[in-house]
Order: sequence, then structure tokens, then C-alpha cells
Amino acid sequence: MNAKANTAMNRQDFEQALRDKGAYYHIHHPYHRAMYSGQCTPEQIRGWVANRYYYQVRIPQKDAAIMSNCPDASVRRLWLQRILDHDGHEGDVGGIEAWLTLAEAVGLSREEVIDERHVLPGVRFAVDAYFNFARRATWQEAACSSLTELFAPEIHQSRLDSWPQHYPWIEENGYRYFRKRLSEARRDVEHGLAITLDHFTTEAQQQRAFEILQFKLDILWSLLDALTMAYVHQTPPYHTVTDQPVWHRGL
Ligand SMILES: O=C(O)c1cc(C(=O)O)c2c(n1)C(=O)C(=O)c1cc(C(=O)O)[nH]c1-2
Repeated sequence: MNAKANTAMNRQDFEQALRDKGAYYHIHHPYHRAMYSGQCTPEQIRGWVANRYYYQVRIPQKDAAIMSNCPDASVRRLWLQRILDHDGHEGDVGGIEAWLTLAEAVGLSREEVIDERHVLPGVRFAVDAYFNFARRATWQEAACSSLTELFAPEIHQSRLDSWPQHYPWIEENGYRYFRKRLSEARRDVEHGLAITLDHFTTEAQQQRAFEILQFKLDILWSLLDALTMAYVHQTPPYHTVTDQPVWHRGL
């Protein structure tokens, strides 16, 4: 037998190893833990919602980038649904609009969210790293990077279970986004996972898949680190020299 035996995991073990990466999901970040244990101030909730808006608007652009790199129409036909989920279509205002409803429900104005004045540079850089990866990676690698969605239904559910009781000042209609994502994320991940299990079949490829998934976990964690500096430690960028939000609003 060839001395260089294939030590790749079988499909089932590979899927389990990808799922095990959930140990590093941002559900465990102190900022999230504080949010669903009721320890956040209204300002901290608003800061998270206003900054996460940048993720919301970038996600469909990211998905369009993946589609532009994918020559397979049958994959594109399914992937397209992600863009419709966020941008909306007849009968559904879409996730970006639902996020703006959440923003208003927590006391932000649409205007201050849409103009991205609250988006911290660290958040922008983290989200843009995801977008830029999707642009330059193969569509299979980019699909793999979406697999943090394996863990997303649990985080949306944890907000639905805990926020209304801890934060009675948040208007009920704000929760629609989280409810909407419960089924959408499950459907997305079925597709993303099938692509990943089909494509990453050698040991080296599977190691690459773990690295890609860790990259995405790093993005989500870094986003919350930036929020922690600004809204928990009260040390936003340039705090040693000014209390003004002088950072750029995106180029
Ligand atoms: O609220 C969250 O914690 C969270 C996490 C993630 C994720 O794991 O990337 C997504 C979402 N939400 C989400 O709402 C969403 O639409 C989404 C799309 C994607 C993706 O990578 O394509 N991730 C996520």
C-alpha cells in the first residue's frame, strides 16, 4: 500500500470536526454573554445593533461576490436566496430592513444607523476581511467560510429567550430579525455544508477548511472585541486625545 495513505476524515467525522469549532463561536464572547444574561446597558445594546448593521449590509454583497466566482448555475440558483433574504423581495422586506426595525426598537434612529456613524474601525475591518476573502477565494472556500451559521440558530434563539425579560424597554417588533434567521440559517447551512463536505476531501483540504472556519470565527470574535473597547471599557479609538468619533466612515 502507498506509504502516503489518505488520512482524510470520512464525511461524518469531518462534519463533526467542523461542528466542534462551535466551541469558539462568539456566543461565548463576554459581550454576548452579558447581552443574554441581562447585564448590558441600553447604550451597549445600541452600540452592538448599530455596529452589526455593517455586517448586515455586507453579507449580501459577500454572497454576490461568491456567486460571481461560481460557474455552476445550480449552485447560484440556491445561493441567490441568501441575497433575497437580506435585500428583500416581493412579500418580504428582507433582513436589512428587519435589522433597521430592530435598531428603532432599541432606540436608534434609522438615519444614525444607515450613515454608519457608530461603526467602529475595528468592526469595519473585521467585516471587510470577510467580504474581501469571499471576493478572492474559490466559491467552495467562501461557502465554507459561511459555516459559522451552523451555530447561529442557537444564538438567535438565546436572544429571543432572554432579551424580552431582561430588556422590557425593547419594542417587541424588533425581534423579527432573529425569528426570521432561525429557519433561514438552517437552510443556508445545509447547502454550505454539502458544498464543503463534497469539496474538502483530502487531509490537506480538510485542514484548510478548519483554518477557513477559524478565520471566520476570528472575525466574529474581533468584532465584539472592538465593541468591548468602546462600550464596556469606554475606550473607543482616539479616546486618549479626543472624545469625538473622528474615525472614517468607510472609503
Ligand atoms: O447574530 C449572529 O450572531 C449571526 C452570526 C452569523 C454568523 O455566524 O456568521 C450570521 C448572522 N447572525 C446572520 O444573521 C446572517 O444573516 C448571517 C449570514 C452569514 C454568512 O456568513 O453568510 N452569517 C450570518
